[in-house]
Amino acid sequence: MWNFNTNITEHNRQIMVNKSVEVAQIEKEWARRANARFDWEKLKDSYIVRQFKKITHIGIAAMKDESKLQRLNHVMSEMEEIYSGGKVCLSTGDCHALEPGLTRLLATSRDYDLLQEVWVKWREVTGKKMKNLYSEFVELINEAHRDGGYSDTAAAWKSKYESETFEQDIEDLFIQLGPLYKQLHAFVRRKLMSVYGKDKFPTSGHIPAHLFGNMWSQQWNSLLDLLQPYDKESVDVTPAMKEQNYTALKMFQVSDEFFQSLGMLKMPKAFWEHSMIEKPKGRQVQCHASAWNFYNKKDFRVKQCTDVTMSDLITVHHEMGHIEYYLMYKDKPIVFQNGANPGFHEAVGDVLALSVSTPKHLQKINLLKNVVDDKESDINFMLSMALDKIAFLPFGYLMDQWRWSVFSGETPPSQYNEKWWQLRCKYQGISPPVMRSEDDFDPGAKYHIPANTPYIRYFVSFIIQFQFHKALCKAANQTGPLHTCDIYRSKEAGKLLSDVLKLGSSKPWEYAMEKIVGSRKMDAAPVMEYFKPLIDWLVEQNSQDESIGWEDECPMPPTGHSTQLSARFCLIGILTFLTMVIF
Ligand SMILES: CC(=O)N[C@@H](CC(=O)O)C(=O)NC[C@H](CC1(C(=O)N[C@@H](Cc2ccc(O)cc2)C(=O)O)CCCC1)C(=O)O
Ligand SMILES: [Zn+2]
Repeated sequence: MWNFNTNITEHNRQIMVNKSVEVAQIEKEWARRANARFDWEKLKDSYIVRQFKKITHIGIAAMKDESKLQRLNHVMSEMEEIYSGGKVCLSTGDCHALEPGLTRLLATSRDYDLLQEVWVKWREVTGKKMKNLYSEFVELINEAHRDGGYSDTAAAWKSKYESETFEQDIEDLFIQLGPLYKQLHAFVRRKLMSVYGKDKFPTSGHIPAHLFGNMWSQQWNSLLDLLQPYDKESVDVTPAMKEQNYTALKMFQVSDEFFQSLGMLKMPKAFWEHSMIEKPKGRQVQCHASAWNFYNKKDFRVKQCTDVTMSDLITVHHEMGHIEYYLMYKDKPIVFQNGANPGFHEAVGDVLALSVSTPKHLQKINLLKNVVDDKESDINFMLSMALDKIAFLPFGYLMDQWRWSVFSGETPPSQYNEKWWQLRCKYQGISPPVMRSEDDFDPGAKYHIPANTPYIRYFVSFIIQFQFHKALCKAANQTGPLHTCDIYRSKEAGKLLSDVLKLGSSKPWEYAMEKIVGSRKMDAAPVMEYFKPLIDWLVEQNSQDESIGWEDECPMPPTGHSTQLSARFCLIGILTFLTMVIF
């Protein structure tokens, strides 16, 4: 897997596919033995029962038909290769990959048509090319999970949260935070209208998807320069990082130092030797950042095409959070070497990043100079955090709403794109800049769909990371508002977190949650507490805006483009007719 992701060749694909079938045989044999011995579910010792449960639930390795498992792994590697090889050539003549080219263009350009061209062409060279592969993939992976004892893939994924009320719980959280998202959406929409002109926006209240500075409209922090309400030094320290000649290595050292300041574990030698922290020259790699556990107590790596930006500094902390978790549970039985639930694994790095992002901390590490501690700077800062954390919530929620509906059969291949845009328009209040059809497959333009990485874990993480932050700030004796807290150098905070990370998945996640925050439930209250001053400010800013929110249904794209499209259709019609007449 590592070799294929860091050097994408036919040879490495073959090795990876064969290896995963080999590993599957071993896992199947262990599961067979565990089940054959005796009825382990009846055992008294819950610790033992838990281990048997993990041994006998082996994911897609349960697929009975080996040739189908081979095909499944091949289809997945093909979709990953289409995605990682995606290149877009613009009418300006230059061609770009997603990272860093298209990412930078989307983050910095304010040219409506250029943004639209990048948005459309990326979907043409990725999603559109994997539509048929994906429907074959769905059939195969569902069969694999049925062989493993689940009704479909969605059921297998949800089982990781070990809770009958999981779906209801996340829906409740999403509804609870809806009003906050609506206020942010109204504020951003008004600002974008003043930049691009009202006529570029549908009357339905939706915002065209290509204007957010992000390929998937999932986080809006690239718009900070447009949106920052008060003229203070920007909290985006990218310029300072470049001025100080920051390198990818320096960024990883900064993150490593933060973990050590909490009394947590430093990155081992092997990490510094084997990680790939910059995009290599001369070979195709999967640039989407990731953290890797080699399950040998020594080898842990990050693969990241690191760009010297603040956003990538946050990502470095995120990836190192995974490594920290791997290190903390590395002496547990293999079956317990996982997060308490997948959301926990995603939250570790982000919790530290909540402290790193504060102006106070950025000043401590000389990335921000004259930090003024007044209400206006506070609003600037909280807005930048909301563009990352609040903007994300509907996207984090809808990604697996779509996939669960596909795996359950509710959404057949003929409705993949229609269902996707139904969710995108309804929950995010965004709309496609040009007409979409079932020839497109827009979900495939997002890494986690071809990579088959579940996504609800990020929605869970964006909620619980604020619960953890609140608890760690208390342990660090941080007084003052939650959004100003920095747990840097607090050994107490570090111990509170470490004691839970060491558990791995050996205890139900509610137990781990209670150990950190004192309650067993996911709770949106800390998010609301963190953003409270901003919410009040947004409500006041939006008080003139009578049209907060948007219609559930997607609007028609702007007329210009659909006429182009229908013009193209009738041209094809005429040509076809003429051909018929002639022959
Ligand atoms: C071998 C393997 O696959 N390992 C797993 C880890 C494990 O399971 O052990 C892994 O490395 N997964 C990759 C994935 C990468 C990122 C991601 O995909 N993020 C989401 C959402 C998001 C965005 C902002 C943010 O601050 C937090 C989350 C997106 O970009 O949409 C990209 C940058 C951040 C995290 C990751 O690290 O979670
Ligand atoms: Zn992650």
